[in-house]
Amino acid sequence: MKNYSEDANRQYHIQTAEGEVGRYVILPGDPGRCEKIAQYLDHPVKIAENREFVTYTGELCGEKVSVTSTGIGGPSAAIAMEELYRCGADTFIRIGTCGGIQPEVKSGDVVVATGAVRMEGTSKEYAPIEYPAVADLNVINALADAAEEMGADYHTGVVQSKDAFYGQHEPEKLPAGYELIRKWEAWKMLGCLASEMETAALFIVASHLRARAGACFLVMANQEREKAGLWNPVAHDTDLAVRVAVNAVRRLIQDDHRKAGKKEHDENG
Ligand SMILES: O=P(O)(O)O[C@H]1O[C@H](CO)[C@@H](O)[C@H]1O
Ligand SMILES: O=c1cc[nH]c(=O)[nH]1
Repeated sequence: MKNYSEDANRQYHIQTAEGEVGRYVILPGDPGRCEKIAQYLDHPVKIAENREFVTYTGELCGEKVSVTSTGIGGPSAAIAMEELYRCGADTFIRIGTCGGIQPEVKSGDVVVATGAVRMEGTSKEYAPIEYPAVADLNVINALADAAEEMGADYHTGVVQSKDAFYGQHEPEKLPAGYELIRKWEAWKMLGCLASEMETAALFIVASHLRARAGACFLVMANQEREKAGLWNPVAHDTDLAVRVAVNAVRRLIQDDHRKAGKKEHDENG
């Protein structure tokens, strides 16, 4: 594929080169979260910064692991995943914030996505809408086991990915809000846990690339609990969800090492 970058070795948007990123990548939305996440890696180094894409690379369990911010929304998240994949990455964990939908999904809880509602535009340019946006089973298990081990109040299930943040929070003010309101009621009835903006695109791009992807979130608040007059403070500290993601990457690396060792053992008799 044509590379539009001034430096032909670097990816056009994220400005990383092959060899600079790990096979495993943690994907926050917010560039400001990258340095904090990188501090959980051994020997973290800032590799690149361009637009909303900031990349650090370090190590976990002796394997190269990177952190790259995706910015807000499917278009930039898909670009980050595509370009990281071209640099050698194949395992991705998004760590983001979300708003709870079900009443039991409370501020400060962690949500692990098993799948995502494709109510955004990017994934539709990759796959017909009938194709589901699902996480990789090993990544889901690693995230759930990590959340369990860390004593987090966590939930596993489907999240909703949308394009308009204010369409979630103030649909009654938007000309096409009637459709958003009716669909929100459907997601609620279907047991959708939370709302955010990048996961469906990431899961669909990962399916296309045959890469592994998963996602976990800090629940910031829950507008349904607010409406019902229930306890609903706003949580801002993403540290627990970040540590769940880092712990999950460690588990995936250890699992991959085990499988590689077994394969070598089987091949050598
Ligand atoms: O916390 P991050 O990863 O940015 O994720 C959530 O926060 C942003 C909206 O405020 C959207 O990107 C949404 O998906
Ligand atoms: O309510 C929320 C919180 C974070 N991100 C969203 O998209 N919605």
